[in-house]
Amino acid sequence: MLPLDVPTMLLMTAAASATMALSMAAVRPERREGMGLWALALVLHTITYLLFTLRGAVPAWASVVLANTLLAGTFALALAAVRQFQGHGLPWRRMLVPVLAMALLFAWFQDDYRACVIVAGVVPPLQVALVLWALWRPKPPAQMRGAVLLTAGLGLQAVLLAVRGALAALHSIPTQGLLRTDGVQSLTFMAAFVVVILASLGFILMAKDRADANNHYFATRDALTGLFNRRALLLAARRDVAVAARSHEPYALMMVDIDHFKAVNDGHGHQVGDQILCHVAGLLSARLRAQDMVGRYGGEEFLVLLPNTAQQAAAELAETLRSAVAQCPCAREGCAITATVSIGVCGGQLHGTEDWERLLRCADQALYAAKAAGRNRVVSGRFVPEAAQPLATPVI
Ligand SMILES: Nc1nc2c(ncn2[C@@H]2O[C@H](COP(=O)(O)OP(=O)(O)OP(=O)(O)O)[C@@H](O)[C@H]2O)c(=O)[nH]1
Repeated sequence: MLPLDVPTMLLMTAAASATMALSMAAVRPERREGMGLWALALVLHTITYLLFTLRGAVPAWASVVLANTLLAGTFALALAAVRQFQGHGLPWRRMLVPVLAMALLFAWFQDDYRACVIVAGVVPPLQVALVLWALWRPKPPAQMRGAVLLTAGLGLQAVLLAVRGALAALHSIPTQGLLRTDGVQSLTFMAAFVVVILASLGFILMAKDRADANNHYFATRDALTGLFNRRALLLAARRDVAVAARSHEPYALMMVDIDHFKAVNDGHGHQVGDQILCHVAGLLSARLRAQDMVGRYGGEEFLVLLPNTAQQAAAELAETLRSAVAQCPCAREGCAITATVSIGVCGGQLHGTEDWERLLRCADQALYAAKAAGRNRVVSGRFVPEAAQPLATPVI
């Protein structure tokens, strides 16, 4: 049916496995979760198909019993690799039971080719189901593209083995041996090649997507509080401001600063100061709406971006935040202190991206006014977009 003979297909599969294993070796060690096990699965897979190909040239226990046991071992390792990638322990029972079952069933049926094909059409597909269950349950993986590829690869292998088993059960395939060049056997070998590439690429893609997500997280987050960092805030603000100017929706901004923070550091130590920063960060982020964004702008200063929010609504939200901080003492280890914050609020209708600088200065001046007026309070600045007019007039 296919122009390629079995040894050629074996070579192609071995080359694909080696290429994929080498690609995994090129991944940085700390990003290789599960890849060592996956590479081992590729080695077992190659040996399995080599033994299949050597049928007749090597004893039956090797080309039938051992080869199929190794095939089950391949899927057991795939399961282990997925679990390790997810940060879970290895499910020894789900890994070893199918391998033992394959070994015993093939030892029992080794002279009955049809029974062997049927067993191979049941146990490995069940193993694939276990791998896919681990991958997609209890919730779909975050690395969707890679997971879909991996599923397509392993799924293809499982379906082909199951179909072959079903055909054998129905007496529809020749029962003399694996190396007959009929269509079903050729397809099985060809599938092995495709499966190695699809599933391994899927696994590599999952690792890459996770690494990208981690890189993005660390590039946009403040290491101490876990809030967005200044760079991420400013990027988001410029995007938000452009949208707000185009859609004529109001936009507001809050600048939040912890009061007398230097005294906290001096009196209780920097570790307690850090705890207070995390405590306030938690209180702020817990009380914002999904569309809002809070980040650490500087030392003990936070910036809150409020898309589609008018000045009055922003001032009310600021008051909620201020009172939440004033009423919630820090309950973290070693820091029973109640912090207070001063908040400058500014918002209005924006006319262009250049209004961002004016809005920021307006909020900053309002914050300055809140500090000057005694701290632990909210001051609203009056945002005036036209350059000729005063930037901010605090209203206390
Ligand atoms: N613990 C800790 N302290 C920090 C961090 N970043 C900045 N600081 C401290 O924050 C303090 C800020 O002090 P000031 O700017 O004088 O402000 P303040 O004491 O809060 O006074 P007001 O803002 O006027 O109420 C300084 O002592 C900084 O060292 C940090 O990450 N951790």
